[in-house]
Amino acid sequence: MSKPFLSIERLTQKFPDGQGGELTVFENASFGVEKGEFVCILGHSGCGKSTIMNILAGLAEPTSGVVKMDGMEVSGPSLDRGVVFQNYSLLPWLSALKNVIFGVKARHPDWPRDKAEAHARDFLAKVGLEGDVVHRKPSQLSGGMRQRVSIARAFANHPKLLLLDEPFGALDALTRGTIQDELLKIWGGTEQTVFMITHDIDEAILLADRILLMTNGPFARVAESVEITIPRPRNRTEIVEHPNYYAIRNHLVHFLGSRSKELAGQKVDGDDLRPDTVRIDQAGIVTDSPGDARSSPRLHAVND
Ligand SMILES: Nc1ncnc2c1ncn2[C@@H]1O[C@H](COP(=O)(O)OP(=O)(O)OP(=O)(O)O)[C@@H](O)[C@H]1O
Repeated sequence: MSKPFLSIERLTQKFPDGQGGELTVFENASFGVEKGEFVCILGHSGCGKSTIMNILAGLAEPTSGVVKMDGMEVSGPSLDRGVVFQNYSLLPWLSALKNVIFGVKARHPDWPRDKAEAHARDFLAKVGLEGDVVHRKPSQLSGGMRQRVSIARAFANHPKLLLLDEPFGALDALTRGTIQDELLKIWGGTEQTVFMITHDIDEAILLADRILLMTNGPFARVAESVEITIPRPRNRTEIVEHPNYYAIRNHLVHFLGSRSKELAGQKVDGDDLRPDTVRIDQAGIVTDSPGDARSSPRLHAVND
């Protein structure tokens, strides 16, 4: 079988626990992401999502294990991997437009200024920011607008991998909905690979091709990879009518509500722990365990 575009192999992260001991956040976690896929990761606070994200971004080194993108080992940050954090991380002294141009120029230093500006304006327009507003500095923009600028900046750079760490966490529901739609539109047009942390189940179902479910830590695991068997284009009001929607949603709620805790802290033996693939459609639930040496958790039937 050919390797996926992004390959996370036997990742282990340990931290000092502050009391002279050691905290194992996760051990031997392995999973892959295909090119062009939109993958969300769900799990309770503290299970290790941001740690995984930081390692994927090249901002942190794991205790052991490797991440490969396009067959090359990830080490250190790169323009091939764009990151959008919850706190926007815009340069406060530059206008929205200049923030995006700054990123474009970093990626394409040879582009003349007018080409970089036209490109930046194009991506700002894609997230609904046009006209005078693009000349405002971050402090003169609303939270939702700032987040749009961050997303425009990330997509304008065409990173091979876009890493989104709860990018809509601070937004009100209405703005969040609008930006989710915009994100889907841009992603649909660029075929970029997206890996996103969210705490919002409905957001994950709307956006993702697959949802990775993490158990609680320590010794957290990416226990399941749930396929979102709802065709695209998706739209937030119609998606709930799809016959698979509530079956998938119930499965996720059940995992986060009880199974993530039942499985918490269980040290599972194996040097390459891969998630079970879960496919839910009208016909029911099909699980495909990776067939390694460990015992796989049994799935509970949901949504009779
Ligand atoms: N630099 C560090 N030193 C020590 N412990 C750390 C460090 N970074 C993270 N941890 C611990 O590792 C665990 C995982 O943290 P992480 O931030 O990855 O969780 P998370 O799933 O992203 O949580 P949240 O959803 O709350 O952001 C936590 O127990 C945290 O306290």
